[in-house]
Amino acid sequence: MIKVESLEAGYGNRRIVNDLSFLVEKGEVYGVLGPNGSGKTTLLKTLTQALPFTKGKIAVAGKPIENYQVKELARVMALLSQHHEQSFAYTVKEVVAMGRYPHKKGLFHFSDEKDEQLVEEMMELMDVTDFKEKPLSMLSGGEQQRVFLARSLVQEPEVLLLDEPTNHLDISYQIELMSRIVRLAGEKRLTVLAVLHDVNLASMFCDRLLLLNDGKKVAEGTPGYVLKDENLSQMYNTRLIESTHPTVPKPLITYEPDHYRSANGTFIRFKETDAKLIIESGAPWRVITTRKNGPAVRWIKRFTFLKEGIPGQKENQELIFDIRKGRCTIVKEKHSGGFSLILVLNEGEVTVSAFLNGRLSDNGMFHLATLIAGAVKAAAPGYSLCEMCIAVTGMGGSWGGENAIMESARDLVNEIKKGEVKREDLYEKR
Ligand SMILES: Nc1ncnc2c1ncn2[C@@H]1O[C@H](COP(=O)(O)OP(=O)(O)OP(=O)(O)O)[C@@H](O)[C@H]1O
Repeated sequence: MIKVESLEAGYGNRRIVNDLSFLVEKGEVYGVLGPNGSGKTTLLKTLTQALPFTKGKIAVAGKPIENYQVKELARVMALLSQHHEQSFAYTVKEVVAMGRYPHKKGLFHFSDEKDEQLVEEMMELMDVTDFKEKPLSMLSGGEQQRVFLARSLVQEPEVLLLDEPTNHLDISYQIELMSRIVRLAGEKRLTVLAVLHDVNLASMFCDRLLLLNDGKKVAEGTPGYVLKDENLSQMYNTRLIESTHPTVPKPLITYEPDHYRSANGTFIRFKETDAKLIIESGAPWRVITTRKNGPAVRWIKRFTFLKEGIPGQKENQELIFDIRKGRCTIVKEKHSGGFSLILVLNEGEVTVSAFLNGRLSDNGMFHLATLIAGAVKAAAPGYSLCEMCIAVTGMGGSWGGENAIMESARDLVNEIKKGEVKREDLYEKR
């Protein structure tokens, strides 16, 4: 529906969009992401004929864009941007009706029955009928944006261009607006090209994304393919972290403020009395655990292994293990790589906790859990593994150090597997 080939565009001698090619299919929601000044608005300007391009080709609905008359292009393509100040004196209905202009001939035009019907229908669809006689200036930012979307839709476009349409909207209006747009793309086969700043909004609502930097394509594809740590961190020149959305199969992007990165504390402290062994840290660990009494991934500051007495009040960010009938043994510690493995035995059952001073992705944590489970099975065949906790500080080594950490873990696990940690060691009291 929109085909851009080897496009070059800019201002004067300054080239902003550089050798850019992409194709947006009919009914697709295509997002354009990029840092400030990367050329997103310049690209939109070339698509709307507001800026002539110097090289390459743009075709909309199969026809080169330069062959469109202005009004003809407006019948095919509508633009929803964030600036509409000139319309504030008009009523909602008047603003929506302005969208019919490209379908009218001559300087003066009057609404016909089809116009009236469409205006009413789109106001209904965008849920603004109740305000139709009010001046636009009396509406909230989110309500106004719905009015402008209704105006774009009475244009009956095949292509909808969006320029940061959710700017200034609160989160509920952002979700509402984008949900309406995605629904329209599905129901009316509307093709949508949206310039967005919010990476998560783009991830959640777009079928495919184009990452733009310095007017060039950095990556293109589904959000899952494109929104990778390395692409984003390089593009925005800041550390962004990709994780998995808990309920939607889309990536979730988050960031880490510097003051958290530099925060530190004692990685691990052991306090042992006759009643309990406490393992705690200066800063909370990110923990994956098989414990059922809470989320599988949580932040924990203290592990308490209860040897005697009854469990007291549980502290915030604390996991309590009852080992009154068993023992608690540290099988192996390896501090050189900032890695420490704690094995806790409880009668015939085995609880394994691995504590790590470093940065490990969720993938790395699960990988480590599998490695350790295998090693324990080999070293203590009589025991069935019942609980597993992997605790990671997120401090210390860099993210690039994940391979080094896994290497260190693998060495340790091999030592355990090869029996270099003797079975009796498992019972050795610390
Ligand atoms: N009318 C203009 N004349 C000259 N240079 C311009 C003009 N408009 C934009 N530029 C320059 O072109 C570059 C790209 O601007 P553009 O507005 O396309 O970026 P953008 O990706 O939309 O940025 P933002 O995210 O900040 O909106 C910028 O360096 C900008 O200064």
